[in-house]
Amino acid sequence: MILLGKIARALKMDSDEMEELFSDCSQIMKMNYYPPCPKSKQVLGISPHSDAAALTILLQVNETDGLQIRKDGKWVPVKPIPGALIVNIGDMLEILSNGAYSSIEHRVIVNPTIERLSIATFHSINPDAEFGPAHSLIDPPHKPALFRRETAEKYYQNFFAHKLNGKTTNLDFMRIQNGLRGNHSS
Ligand SMILES: O=C(O)CCC(=O)C(=O)O
Ligand SMILES: [Fe+2]
Repeated sequence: MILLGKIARALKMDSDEMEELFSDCSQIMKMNYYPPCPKSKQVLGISPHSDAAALTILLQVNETDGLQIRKDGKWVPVKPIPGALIVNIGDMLEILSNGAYSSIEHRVIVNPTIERLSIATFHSINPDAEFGPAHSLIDPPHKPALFRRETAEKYYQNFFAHKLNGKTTNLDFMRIQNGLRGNHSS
């Protein structure tokens, strides 16, 4: 909540709106174990994706490389630093900020001889709540909403119905294109 409060301030977003959205937030913890893989060049630990949540706090538990982020079209390794937490912007925050923050695309590669462990904690709004670009950041026609509104429940249903596929799954579902609503039929 401290991080989200600072993000709201940086965005000049109404901090009460952010607080209300996350007052009853969901926090899901996921532990990832990547066994050593002799065919490491041919497989991925996790396919390219951006996280559906608003913020992910990630601990690389041991010091095995593997996490990579996509920056300017290139995969850049995120070196594990003992005890350091990584904060990733997820798609929900890209939508809430109406595109001011961009979620980070990432993937995990595997190591031929060493196992890897990570713990990710995903922070999202209350699953029963509806969300879209923050009301305090929208001012049509000068600042139109780039994304539509949807319940977190339907947003996650769409996410879990698809394979991980770069940044497309959640953002395309919510994006308003040329005055048309995003693709929410699939
Ligand atoms: O293992 C990692 O470092 C990243 C895991 C991840 O991207 C995820 O669980 O969504
Ligand atoms: Fe992820």
